[in-house]
Amino acid sequence: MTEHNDGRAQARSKELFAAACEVIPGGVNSPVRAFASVGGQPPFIRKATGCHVVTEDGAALIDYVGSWGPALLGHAHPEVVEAVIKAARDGLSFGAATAAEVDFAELICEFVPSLRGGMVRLVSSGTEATMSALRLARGYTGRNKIIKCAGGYHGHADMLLVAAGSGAATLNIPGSAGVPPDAVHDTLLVPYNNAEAVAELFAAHPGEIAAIIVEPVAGNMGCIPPLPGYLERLREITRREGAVLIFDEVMTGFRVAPGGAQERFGVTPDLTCLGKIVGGGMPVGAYGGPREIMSKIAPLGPVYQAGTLSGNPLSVAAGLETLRLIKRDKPHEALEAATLRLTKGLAERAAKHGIAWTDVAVGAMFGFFFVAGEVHDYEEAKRSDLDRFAAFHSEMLRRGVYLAPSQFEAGFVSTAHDDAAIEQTLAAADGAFEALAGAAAS
Ligand SMILES: Cc1ncc(COP(=O)(O)O)c(C=O)c1O
Ligand SMILES: NCC(=O)CCC(=O)O
Repeated sequence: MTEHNDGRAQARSKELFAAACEVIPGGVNSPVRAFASVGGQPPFIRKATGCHVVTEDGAALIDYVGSWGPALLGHAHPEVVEAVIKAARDGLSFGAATAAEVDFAELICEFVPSLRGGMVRLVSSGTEATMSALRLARGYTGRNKIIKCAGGYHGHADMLLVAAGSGAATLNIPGSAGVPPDAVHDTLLVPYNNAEAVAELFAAHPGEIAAIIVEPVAGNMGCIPPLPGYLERLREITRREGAVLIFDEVMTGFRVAPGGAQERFGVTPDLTCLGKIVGGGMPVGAYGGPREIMSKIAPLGPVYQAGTLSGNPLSVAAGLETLRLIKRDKPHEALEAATLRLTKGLAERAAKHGIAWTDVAVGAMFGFFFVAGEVHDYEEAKRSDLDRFAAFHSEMLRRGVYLAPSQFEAGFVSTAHDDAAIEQTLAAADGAFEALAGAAAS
């Protein structure tokens, strides 16, 4: 078993972290990577293959972070790597149209129900996808106000850094400094899983709300599934009010089903935002919808959106190969079975050690809270015992399992997580829960 947190074993990561802190704010290039809420310090990753990340200290950790979602097919999938190498030989970037991006756009539109017969625009991150989709929704409707959920995270555009989940929740900066009040003046908030709160906002601001943006399965306040009827009700309300329903499927796209949450739950939004898996580990985001709305984007229409590296050939090669492999291998049934084996096994072991626990699995996405009973929104997620989460996180890491270092994140299973990896994870959890129960008793 990998004793990652053994002082000696972390020596190189410690050295690197000290050096990183001198030249990179907080030593990390994205705040979620810091171990701010779980204590300790981040392991530095040398390489990753399959379901493992290998640290600079030589530990091979079973990875449920999956690069924060993209690694559905496991790390360094040989066919994806080969596609990128082949593309690289032909040039790294042209800033011009390519044949591969047409194939890619066609395949994305084939996968995602709301894009069938519609159009998709490639960008370079999930942040760009949501930011652009909201600009488009505002341009299309001629309205300014938008609705988001408390604890929802849609990237770091100014207007969306209000009650933001993920790292903003972890670090307790849900409304960021540096965002002018005017930038968020038109951002309205509702609790997740509460469609009536949405209806009330439309009643209070008739004809003013351009769009609601929602993670159809919340993944940035921990993992919280939609209550039955919630997404359907959002669809009804937005249709009635002439507003744009935006599903932020940056995390759920290609993960909770091949066609994302909209396929899984049978609710079709107007606009869909994609990221993470769509790039197969390379920087890609995308947003799309029906021709009528998408034709408002420049150069067809008046809504401006651009990008030097949009449709970058290496990114397109990785994304295209990833989607082709999903289409060829149809991994979602097996992914879901593996995810359920994991969450059921965790629940059994938590119960065995008398630990209050609730878990969620949707497709290949999962989460857990240290609280008894279901969690429906961000306020309820915050009731989880965060000290216990921190202790569990470091006990698991010590036993060779790498989980996202925050209660307000989701976990990701890949096709590379085989029975042995899941069993090893459950054995680690047994030990971790035992340590937690022992600490509580003493
Ligand atoms: C649901 C959701 N939307 C948007 C984003 C932003 O994507 P990116 O980090 O690629 O900018 C993320 C994750 O970061 C996300 O989980
Ligand atoms: N769930 C939150 C993210 O995926 C964020 C990743 C990052 O900003 O590094």
